[in-house]
Amino acid sequence: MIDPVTLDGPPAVGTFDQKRAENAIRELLLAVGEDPDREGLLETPARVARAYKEIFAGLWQVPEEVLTTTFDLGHDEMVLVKDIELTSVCEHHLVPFRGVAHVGYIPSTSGKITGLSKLARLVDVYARRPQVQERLTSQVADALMRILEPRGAIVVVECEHMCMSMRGIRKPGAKTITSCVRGQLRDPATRAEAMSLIIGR
Ligand SMILES: Nc1nc2c(ncn2[C@@H]2O[C@H](COP(=O)(O)OP(=O)(O)OP(=O)(O)O)[C@@H](O)[C@H]2O)c(=O)[nH]1
Ligand SMILES: [Zn+2]
Repeated sequence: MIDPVTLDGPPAVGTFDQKRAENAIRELLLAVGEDPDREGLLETPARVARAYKEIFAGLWQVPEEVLTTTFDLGHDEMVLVKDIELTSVCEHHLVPFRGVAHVGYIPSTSGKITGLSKLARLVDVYARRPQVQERLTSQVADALMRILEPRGAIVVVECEHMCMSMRGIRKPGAKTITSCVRGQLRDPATRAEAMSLIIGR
């Protein structure tokens, strides 16, 4: 069962409850003063429920299943995939935040590496959940460390939060940057090398 505090762990028990989600959307439409029985909104609760099923699909995925393909290539220098596009949902307002993630690691001395696309899949597992950007960033780094057992990992996430642009303070364009470094990437010189690769566009 997914730990409600860390939002991590094996897949949640149970499945997405389509009917319950539909009822909730219908209630929401009523609450904002709309008429869910008018023609244009008739299919909306079912549509929105299906959309949420997709948007929160990460709740039923585990990173161990994503990082299954590993190779022992003997490459023990830094591997970095940058500008991985991501869209997540802020758990405070349930509106999107989107941007990019940069994910890097220094393989174990045996050179155990994973497929490059798997790093992007790992980001998606955690992005497709109700999130805060800080937790998303550290969950990706911690999953990498746990599964690949590299000597170090770095994750940098840059996102614009719709809860800061379409409502509230209304500051479109403001970007939030979070980073998480583990293991040997905490070493200032190694960290600086990774950051220069990330920043040097
Ligand atoms: N640290 C962090 N804060 C976030 C994230 N997403 C949204 N927030 C913030 O969560 C806070 C929630 O603040 P509250 O005062 O409880 O809610 P609110 O009254 O809607 O706040 P405003 O957004 O300032 O109108 C806001 O400051 C958001 O900007 C995130 O990923 N990380
Ligand atoms: Zn928010």
